[in-house]
Amino acid sequence: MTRAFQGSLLDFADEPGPRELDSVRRTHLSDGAWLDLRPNWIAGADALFERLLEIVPWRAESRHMYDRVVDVPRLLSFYDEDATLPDPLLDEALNALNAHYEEELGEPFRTAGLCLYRDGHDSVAWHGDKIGRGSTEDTMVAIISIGTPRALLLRPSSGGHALRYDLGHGDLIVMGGSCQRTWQHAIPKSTRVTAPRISIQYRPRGVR
Ligand SMILES: O=C(O)CCC(=O)C(=O)O
Ligand SMILES: [Fe+2]
Repeated sequence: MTRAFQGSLLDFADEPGPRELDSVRRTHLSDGAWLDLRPNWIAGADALFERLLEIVPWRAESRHMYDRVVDVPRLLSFYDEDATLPDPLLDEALNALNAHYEEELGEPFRTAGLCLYRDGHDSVAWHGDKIGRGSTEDTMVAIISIGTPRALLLRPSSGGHALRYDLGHGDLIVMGGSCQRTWQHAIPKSTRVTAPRISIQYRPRGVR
């Protein structure tokens, strides 16, 4: 499929699992949107990446974007709230996110969407996660990025400059407040990226 992701030499330093969330840094965007960033959240991300690449039933899919159904150039696997997650570390991360965010969110994260970007040809176009309640209500989407670093771009839906966040191996980013309806995000194609990335997105019930 693709050239292997070159893991980190320091990856064996800690017990595998999510690290603390005390050091999360929040950035307030316009219109009531915000972003939390916690670089290097996941210990044992190399091994997790290899396991997910292997175990997850990756599928090509289409999704509604704007008013059309478009092919999404990446592979997906969606775990609904009753599904068993493909790796216990993903349950640990979900529990840690809920311990930290549930009170503010008013409900738990329940679903996990996994995406595999095989290389820089894979991407996701500008969108908000607005299938469901994200189109009308404040919510949160928490994303763990593992494997090859990729840029996540964000721009206000009403127009304006894009912000760029380079998501590295094991990083956590949480989009919150009105972010899904007042801002858009994208993972752009990149000619420089030749190895895969996996993203794990946790969302509450009814947000897609
Ligand atoms: O790959 C990512 O980090 C973003 C994925 C995304 O925005 C989505 O699937 O809705
Ligand atoms: Fe999204």
